[in-house]
Amino acid sequence: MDVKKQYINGKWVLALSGETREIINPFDQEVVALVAEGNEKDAKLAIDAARNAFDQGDWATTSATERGNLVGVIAALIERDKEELAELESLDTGKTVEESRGDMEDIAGVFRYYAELADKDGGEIIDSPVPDTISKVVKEPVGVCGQITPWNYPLLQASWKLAPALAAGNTLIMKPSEITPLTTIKVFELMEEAGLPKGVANLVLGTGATVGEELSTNENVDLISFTGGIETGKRIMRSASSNVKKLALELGGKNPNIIFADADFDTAVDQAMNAVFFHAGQICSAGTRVIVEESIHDAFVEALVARVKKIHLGSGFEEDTQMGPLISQEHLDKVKAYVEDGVKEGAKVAVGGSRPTDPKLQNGFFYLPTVLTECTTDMSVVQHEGFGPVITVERFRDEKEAIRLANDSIYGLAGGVWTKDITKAERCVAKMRMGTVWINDANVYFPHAPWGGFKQSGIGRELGKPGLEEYQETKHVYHNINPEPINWF
Ligand SMILES: NC(=O)c1ccc[n+]([C@@H]2O[C@H](COP(=O)([O-])OP(=O)(O)OC[C@H]3O[C@@H](n4cnc5c(N)ncnc54)[C@H](O)[C@@H]3O)[C@@H](O)[C@H]2O)c1
Ligand SMILES: C[N+](C)(C)CC=O
Repeated sequence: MDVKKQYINGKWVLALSGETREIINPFDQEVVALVAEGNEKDAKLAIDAARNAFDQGDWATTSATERGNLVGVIAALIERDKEELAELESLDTGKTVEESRGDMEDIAGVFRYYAELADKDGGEIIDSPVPDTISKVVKEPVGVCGQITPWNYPLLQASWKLAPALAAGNTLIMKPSEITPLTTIKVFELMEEAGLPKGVANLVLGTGATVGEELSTNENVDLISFTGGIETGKRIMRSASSNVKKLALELGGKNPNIIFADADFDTAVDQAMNAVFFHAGQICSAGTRVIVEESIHDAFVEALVARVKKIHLGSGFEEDTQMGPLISQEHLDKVKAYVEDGVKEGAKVAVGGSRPTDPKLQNGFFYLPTVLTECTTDMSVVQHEGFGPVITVERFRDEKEAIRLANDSIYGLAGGVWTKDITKAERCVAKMRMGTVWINDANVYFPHAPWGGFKQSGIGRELGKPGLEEYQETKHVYHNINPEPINWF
């Protein structure tokens, strides 16, 4: 098997140490690729290349239109190779190819969006209060950006960082999750094919403890953009303080989904399932906390459980598969322990709560779609992000209680409200402390609207105009067109 390489200063290179890592398919643990395993030394080389490309190269001062055009070429190449990319993503993550195809459409859309946005903000003229002066505000790239991504949506999360950083004129070093690097490697091949100048975008493969730590501590990095778990995020925040790096953090969520009795019942049941069991619950914005109005609680649980029993588990490459495996044995062990803790605290397993018995699934990291009832906000299953196919169900008596329960969390990434009463929905939305709130829908995101968390779900926003602004510095230029001595001294 050929070793897939890192991309540093416009060259495909093995790790300096010569080390490699096996990438496995979580469906059957088959080795699907061998990749270079870089460490802090490779990261330092990549940072130097990005620093040099920013300080000495032309990229930062290339016109925004030209940068946007190049980002547009990358979008077109992703479109061209979307089927290959989708299959790679499913091999790497175990998600269904149908889901991966959807991701690739979204990813091409993100590159297209920032290609268009690149030259739309030419700055601003300020009406200066001082006579004979011109005051203007211009946007400039931040500089060298470290970008660290997770394993659950490997290329989607990478695209939210790559496209705006390039459109804004930065240089960058990306470190994908060490267990799911394949589609990111492929997109770096496409960026090379698109003609990105050498040193502008660098790819280093390896662990968080080596490559990730170097990116977050190295003083030649000006900005760190991280998507991943809350504990890693806190650690990066501390490391980034060494040179007061700009910081963007997209962290976890424990997302409430409030179901009022007047909601469209069948749609709410259907979407409450989709909001969690898509990608086996490994979604930051999964609506894992279902909070149901008392009067419909029992009927809702009964309908939910009946539907959940029918979810078909299998290989992401088989057409009838609705849910794939978890990402790894380590993650499977965490999900098992998370459910066991919930049961010890008094939650009842209404369905699932174990590994499937189907012999065909025994080599994969599968866990049954699970519904836990009789949950209360003080339980660890309700407070902690399990990141697996597990719904916890709580009940509420009135609107006030629903809001109180929904907000009772250190997280604030996303939430949902299901009701036909639009006034009530808007009242709830106004009080829900989350970066995204869906009314009568779940898990919707697109390039035009910002994404990010309140509270400990993160700092900053990706997507939309704010997603570009994360990668821009704002400079005020003040021009005195009639300079004269002040004669103060
Ligand atoms: N808010 C969002 O938009 C969003 C999107 C996707 C995933 N997530 C979150 O990501 C988490 C799951 O991803 P994960 O398990 O890969 O997270 P993780 O924090 O374990 O790892 C994320 C990335 O950080 C790297 N890393 C680990 N330790 C590091 C360190 N000390 N310094 C620098 N980098 C380090 C990893 O190698 C990986 O590339 C969940 O909490 C999920 O909610 C959030
Ligand atoms: C941000 N999103 C929803 C695409 C993936 C979260 O894990």
